[in-house]
Amino acid sequence: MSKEALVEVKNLKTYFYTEEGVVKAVDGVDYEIYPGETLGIVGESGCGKSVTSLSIMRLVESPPGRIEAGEINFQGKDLTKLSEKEMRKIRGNDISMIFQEPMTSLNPVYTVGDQIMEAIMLHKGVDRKEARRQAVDMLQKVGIPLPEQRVDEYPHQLSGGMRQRVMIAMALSCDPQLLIADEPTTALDVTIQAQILELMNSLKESYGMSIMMITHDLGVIAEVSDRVAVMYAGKVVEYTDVDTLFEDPKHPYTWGLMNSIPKLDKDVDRLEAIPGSVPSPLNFPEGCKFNTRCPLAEGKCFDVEPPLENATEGHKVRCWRYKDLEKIKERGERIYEDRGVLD
Ligand SMILES: Nc1ncnc2c1ncn2[C@@H]1O[C@H](COP(=O)(O)OP(=O)(O)OP(=O)(O)O)[C@@H](O)[C@H]1O
Repeated sequence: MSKEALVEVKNLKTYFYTEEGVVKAVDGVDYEIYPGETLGIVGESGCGKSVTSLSIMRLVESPPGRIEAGEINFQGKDLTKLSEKEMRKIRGNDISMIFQEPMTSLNPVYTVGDQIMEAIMLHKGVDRKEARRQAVDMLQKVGIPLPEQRVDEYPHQLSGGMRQRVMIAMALSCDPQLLIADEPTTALDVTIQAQILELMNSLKESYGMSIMMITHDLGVIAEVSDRVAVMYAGKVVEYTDVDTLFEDPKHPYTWGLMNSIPKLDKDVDRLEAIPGSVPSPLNFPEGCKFNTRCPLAEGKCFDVEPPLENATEGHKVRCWRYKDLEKIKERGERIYEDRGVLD
């Protein structure tokens, strides 16, 4: 991409210092988010997706956590170097965040209108009357029916999907340039999930903002992402545009994630399963961090960590053996154990 990045994360390391030892939650992450795009961040639980986003917001609980190394460049500033006062201006103004469970972010004792109005008054400096008008307008934009009425309701009076729409309205009320969405649809049923993703896609178009979508769900990634960073054990292991990722996954981990879910559009009737689980960030293995689960791991994979390198222009992969995986794919073979036949 030739445009200048809105966010550039370089060799970011965020560690937690616990009684058990040093948790290397994010251990050298690199990616960029361009204006107007959605970058999907995908990986199993514990890969460091959320800690990466909390690091961008500088919301890592300290102690025990701290940004150990790296840069987060945003609009010519390195966010890792800003004071808390400077960060407060950026949070909620330039960068907003929505989470999986809106009830934890919405205050149950205030109406949704009050909460959106507070955000608007804080960030735009308008009076209550104008803030209320804008709050109703925002509720309408995020697809809440009868917004004039709903604005005076309390969070518990709304469904889960509606509450997530309110969170999106609050997050967008200050026209952020970046919206970080951490598993925003995980708690919702599939039809509501699809509606929320569709809403986010259309708002991205109309607001021209960038979105960082964090999820463990490849279906969500396919639905909303322009480009994708696949994370494993605190690092990005594959990074490319969404179509290329699904057509030509080059990392054995990405390949495993894709072949462990059913595909409706492909004539595949058997699923594969990645054995084992993500290694503890207290004690990563030597060499490639995926070597404890990778059927292709051999020699060098156990000694030297592979770099994130260009396999083709714009398609990066962190694997010593991705070329061998290509040959295996060409032969139509599997690399993981068969998980069984689909019904
Ligand atoms: N405050 C903390 N103290 C100690 N360890 C932490 C803390 N927060 C996160 N971690 C650890 O950092 C690692 C990465 O966590 P993170 O929440 O980023 O993973 P994730 O990929 O977002 O997974 P999930 O989808 O389950 O949230 C995990 O092993 C987690 O236990």
